[in-house]
Parts: sequence; structure tokens; C-alpha cells
Amino acid sequence: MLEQLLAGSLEDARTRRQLRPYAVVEAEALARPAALDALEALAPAEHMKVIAEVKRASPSRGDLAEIPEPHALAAQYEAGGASAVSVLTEERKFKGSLADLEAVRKAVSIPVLRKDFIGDEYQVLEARAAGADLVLLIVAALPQARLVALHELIRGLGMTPLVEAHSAEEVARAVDLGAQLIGVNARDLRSFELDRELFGRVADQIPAGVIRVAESAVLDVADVERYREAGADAVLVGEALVTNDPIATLSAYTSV
Ligand SMILES: O=C(O)c1ccccc1NCC(=O)[C@H](O)[C@H](O)COP(=O)(O)O
Repeated sequence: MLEQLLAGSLEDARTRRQLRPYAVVEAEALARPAALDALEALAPAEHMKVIAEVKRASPSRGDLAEIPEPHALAAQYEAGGASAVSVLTEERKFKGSLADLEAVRKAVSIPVLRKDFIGDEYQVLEARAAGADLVLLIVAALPQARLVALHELIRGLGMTPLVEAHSAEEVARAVDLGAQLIGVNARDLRSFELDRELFGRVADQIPAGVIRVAESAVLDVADVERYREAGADAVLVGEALVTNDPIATLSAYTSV
């Protein structure tokens, strides 16, 4: 499934590129105001930080919420105390788009993450041109040389890579990259199986000074508390926010 998701996102990017060539998008990316400092926004603090996700659907859970106005949901996330907003821009299975990201960027003043299956430079430029401050890189999806190149490009454009791992070996690869923001995803993106204990097993591999994010299947305050005890600085939450009152849920999560 991960390979299909990456191939689909790359194919869709190639289609967009026919209409908006690389040089055009690059010029737009370079003309944007500077990206917001996501490392500052997500820096360890007294309480858990939350990256709140705009998520309509997913391969593992099907349709979750219609979200006709992603900008309005993102504004609620900011009002509720989120430190950053994640926008799923993958179109085929998550029903997202770059237009969602652009709308969210205009509505909030906290950092915005492009959450997609990123495999080439054009997608990174698109992210910056749309106003993203962070870009997701999934270790399992890419050979190390590709990760290094995309990590450097994201940083070179002033954005922050969120490097996502799902095993001790992938965390080691993220650390080797020099990632300053590492996410440990409880969801295996191939089988969709959830392992909420994984974060606790690998957290010590992440060096001091690197921000640790626990991702996926954070469904209640007890999950947030468990991740906090295991050393998470932030959680990335989708389903629980789009299927419940986002402000009340965020208020509870950010009190941990
Ligand atoms: O969510 C999925 O089913 C999924 C399947 C395959 C690849 C990625 C997938 N999700 C992306 C994410 O990482 C989550 O959207 C994010 O961590 C939030 O998860 P949740 O709070 O469980 O909605």
C-alpha cells in the first residue's frame, strides 16, 4: 500500500507539472514570505504540543469527515491551542489537495505541514509555493540517498522536515540524516496495524535536542498521557479531532 500511495502521489504531481512547470513553481516557492519556525513552535514545553490534522478520509478508516471548509477547521485548531496544522494533500485515498493547504495557510498563523507521500523535488517546491512550513518525509518510502536530497532541499527552502519512522532501524536512519524533528508513527503504513508501544521502545534512540512526535491512533487523553510519560514532546492527531469537538479535544490534549 505504501508503494502504491507514493506512486499515486508522484503520478498526480507529474500531471500537475504539465500545467505548472518546475521553473514556475520554483519561482513561486522562492517568492513566498519566509516559512514559520516550526522547531520553535514545537519545542518541548511544560505541556504536550499538538499537531492537528485536517483529514477527510484514509485507507485504513475510510471516510471520516466531509470538512467542506478546511480553513475554518484549521482556525478552530489554532483557537483550541494546536501548535501546528497538518494538511493531508494526497487526493486519491485521503481526499485532500494542495488547495486545502493554501486555504489553511491563509487562515492560521501557526506552522502548516504538507502531509503527503513525497518522493521528488517538485512536490517539495509545490509545498513551499502553497505556503507550507513543514514537509513530511517517510523513511520507509525512500532510499537513504533520496531522503538526504529531499531533507536538504526542504531545509534549503527554509522549511522543516518532519521525518517519520516506524521501527528502530528507521529511527536510526532519521537520526543519521540529522533530522531535528522525528515522528514515530504507531501505524504500519503497509499493513495498517497499530503499535502504540513502539514510541516507548524507540524514544531513547532519538538524541537530546531533537523534537519527538508520536503519530497516529491518539484517541483519548489516556493515549496522550502515555506518550508524554514515554517522552513525546508532541502528538500528531487526525481522526480524534475530525470526529469530535476539536476545541474541547485540543483543550484536553494540550493540558497533559
Ligand atoms: O491513516 C491511514 O490510514 C494511513 C494509511 C497509510 C498511510 C498513511 C496513513 N495515515 C497518515 C497518518 O500518518 C495519519 O493521518 C496521522 O498520523 C494521524 O493519524 P490518526 O490520528 O490516527 O488519524
